[in-house]
Amino acid sequence: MSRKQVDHDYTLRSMSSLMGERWRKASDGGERSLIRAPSGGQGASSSAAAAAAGTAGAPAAPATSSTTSTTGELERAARKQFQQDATPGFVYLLAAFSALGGFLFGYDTGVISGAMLPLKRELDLSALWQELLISSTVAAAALSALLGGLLNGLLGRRVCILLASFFFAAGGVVLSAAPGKEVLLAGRLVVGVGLGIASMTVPVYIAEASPPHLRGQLVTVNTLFITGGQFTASLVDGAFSYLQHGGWRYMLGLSVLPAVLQFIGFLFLPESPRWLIQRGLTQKARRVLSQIRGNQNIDEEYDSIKNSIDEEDSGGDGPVIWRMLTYPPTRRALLVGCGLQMFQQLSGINTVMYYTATILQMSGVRDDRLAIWLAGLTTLTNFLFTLLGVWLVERVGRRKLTLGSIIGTCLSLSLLAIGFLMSAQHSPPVTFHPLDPSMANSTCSKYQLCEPCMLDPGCGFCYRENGSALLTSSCVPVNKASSEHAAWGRCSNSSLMRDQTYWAYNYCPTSYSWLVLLGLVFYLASFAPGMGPMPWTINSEIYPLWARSTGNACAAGVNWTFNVLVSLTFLHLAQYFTYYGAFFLYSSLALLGFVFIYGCLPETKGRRLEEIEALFETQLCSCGASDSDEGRQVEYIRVKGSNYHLSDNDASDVD
Ligand SMILES: O[C@H]1[C@H](O)[C@@H](O)[C@H](O)[C@@H](O)[C@H]1O
Repeated sequence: MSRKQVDHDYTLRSMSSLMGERWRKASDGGERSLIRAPSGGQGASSSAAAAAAGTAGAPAAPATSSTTSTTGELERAARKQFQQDATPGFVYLLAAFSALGGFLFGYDTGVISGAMLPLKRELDLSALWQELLISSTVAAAALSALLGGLLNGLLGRRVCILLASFFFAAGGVVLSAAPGKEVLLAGRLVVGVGLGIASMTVPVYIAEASPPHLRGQLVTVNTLFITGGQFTASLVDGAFSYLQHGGWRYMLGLSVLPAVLQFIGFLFLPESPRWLIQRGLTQKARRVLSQIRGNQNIDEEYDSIKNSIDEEDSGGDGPVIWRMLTYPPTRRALLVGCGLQMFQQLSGINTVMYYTATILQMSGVRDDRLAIWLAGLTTLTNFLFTLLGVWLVERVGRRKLTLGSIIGTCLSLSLLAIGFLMSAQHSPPVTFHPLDPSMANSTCSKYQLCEPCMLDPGCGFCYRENGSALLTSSCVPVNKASSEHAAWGRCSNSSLMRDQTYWAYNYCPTSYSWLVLLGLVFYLASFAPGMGPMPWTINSEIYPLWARSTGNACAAGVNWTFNVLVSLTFLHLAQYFTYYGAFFLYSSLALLGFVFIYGCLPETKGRRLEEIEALFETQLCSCGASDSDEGRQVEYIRVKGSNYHLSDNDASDVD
C-alpha cells in the first residue's frame, strides 16, 4: 500500500481563496479540516495566501476537531509528516539543473572581460571590435529574451531550456575554435541568444515547479548561480591569463561543459505542470505534479491551477501583450516587473563590477595579474551576499529585502561618488611637459591636472613615485594598440618604466582610494542580497499563467536593454560628468527606484502563483499597503487519505 493510501496521511496546506470550497468539502464528509492560527511552523510562511484572497481581515476560523487533545496530536503528526514530505529532493534537483542556465548567464557575461586582454593582444582588436564582442552578446540576449516569450508559450519551458543549453554549447564550441574575430562575433551572438532564452525561462520554470513556501528561495538560487558563474569566470580568467597563447580559447570554451550537463539533465526532467495543464495535457500534468511533490496530495494544487486556467480561457482575444496591457492587474504587474529590472540595471551593478580592476589600481595595486585575481574577490563578494539573499528571501519577504537592499545601494553609490569626488579634488597636478613633435597636435598637453587627463580616452598619466610624493608627472597620449602603455616617452615601454615610474590609464593615483574601496564593498553587500536576485524572483511570480511567459520575456528584455545602455554610456557619462557625477547619477536613480518599490511592490511571499494576481487589483502604487496583512495568516490542515481521482474530462493525454 502506498503512503498516499494510508489512512492517517496528513497534508498541511496553506490557506487560500479556496478556503470556502474546502470547508464545503469538509462538511460534505469528504474530509475533515482543522483550521487555526499559525504557531510559526514551517507551513506558516506559505499561508499568507489567506490575506491575498480577501480573508485577511477575518479572524481565524474555529477548529472543527472533536477533542482538543486529538487535534493537538493530529497537528503534531501533520506537522511532522509535512516537514518530511514538504520538500522532496526532486524539486532541488530540478532547481539545480535549471539554475545551470543562471551559471552560464554569469559565466558568459563575466568571462569576456578577462578574455579580452589576450584577445586584444593576439587578434589585434580595435576598440570597436572589443566593444562589438562585449555588447553583441548582451544585445542578442535582449532580443532573444523578448522572442523567448513566444517560444515559451509555444514549446514549453523544458524545450526552451534545452534550446538555450544547445545555444550555449554551440556558441562555446564556435568561440573556442574561432580562427578570427568575425567567427568570434558569430559565437558571441549565438551565446547571446542562449542567454536571453535562459534568463527568462529558468526563473519561470523553477517558480512553476516549486511549492509556495520554497519558491522564493529556489528562484533566488538561480541568481546565486549567476553570481557563481561570474565568480568562476574570474577564476578561469585568472588561471588562463598565464598562458602565452590561446588562453582565451579555454576561457570562452569551458562553458560547453555546464551547457552539455544541463542539456543531458533536461532530457530527463519534466515539463512544467502549469504549462501542461494550459495545453490540455492534464494527465501528464498530474503525473509531473505527483513526481515533484513527493507523496503529498496534489489534487488541491491541480484544481487551483486548472480553475485559474479555465477562468483565463474566457479572458478575451488578441495578442497576449495587448491583453496584458488592457487588463489593469496584469498591466500593473508588468509595470512593476519591468520597473524592477530597469532599476536593477540603473543601479550600475555591471559598471561597478567592470570597474573593479580600475578601482583596485587606484588603490595602489600596480600588477595587472594581481588586479585580475583581486577582481575575483569582487565577484566572490557578490556571490556570498547573494547567498545571504537566498537565506533571507523566505524569512523577511521580497518587499522588505528589496527595499533594504536599494537603500543600501543608494547610500553606497553616494559613498563611491564621494570617494571619486575627493580623489578629483585632490587630483595630482601635471608638473612635467615633455617635448615631442607629436605633442603639438595632441589634446593631452592642455591638461594641468591628472583628473581631466584621465577622463580623456586619448591620454594617460605618466609619473614617478617617491614614497608618497609624485614627481615629474605628465599627461601623454595613450598607445592606440594597447592602453597598457603610452604612445611614446618614459611610459611607452616596460623596460623604460623602471625606477618607480608608473603609467595610469583611466585612473589617477589618489590617497582617497580607501573610500572608494569601502564604497565598493558596501555596494556589493547591499545590492547582492536584494536588488540582484529579487527582480528575477518577483517577475517569476507576479503574472497569471496566461501572461507569465510574455511578462517575463518583457522584463528580461528590459533588463538586457538597460544592461547594454548602462555599460555603453558609462565612459561617456564619466567623460562629461566625471566619475563622481556618474556615480551620483546612479545613486539618484537608485533613490527613484526606492520610491517606486516602496509605492508599487506588494509582498508575494508564501502566496500561490494563482493568488498573486489579486495583489495587483488595487490602484498601482498603493500595493505596498498589503504588507500589513502579513501577520494575519491561517493554516489549513487536512486529515484524510489521498483522494486522487480522474476528473471527467481529464483523459486528454492518457498514454
Ligand atoms: O541579477 C543579476 C546579478 O546581479 C548579476 O551580478 C548582474 O551582472 C546581472 O546583470 C543581474 O541581472
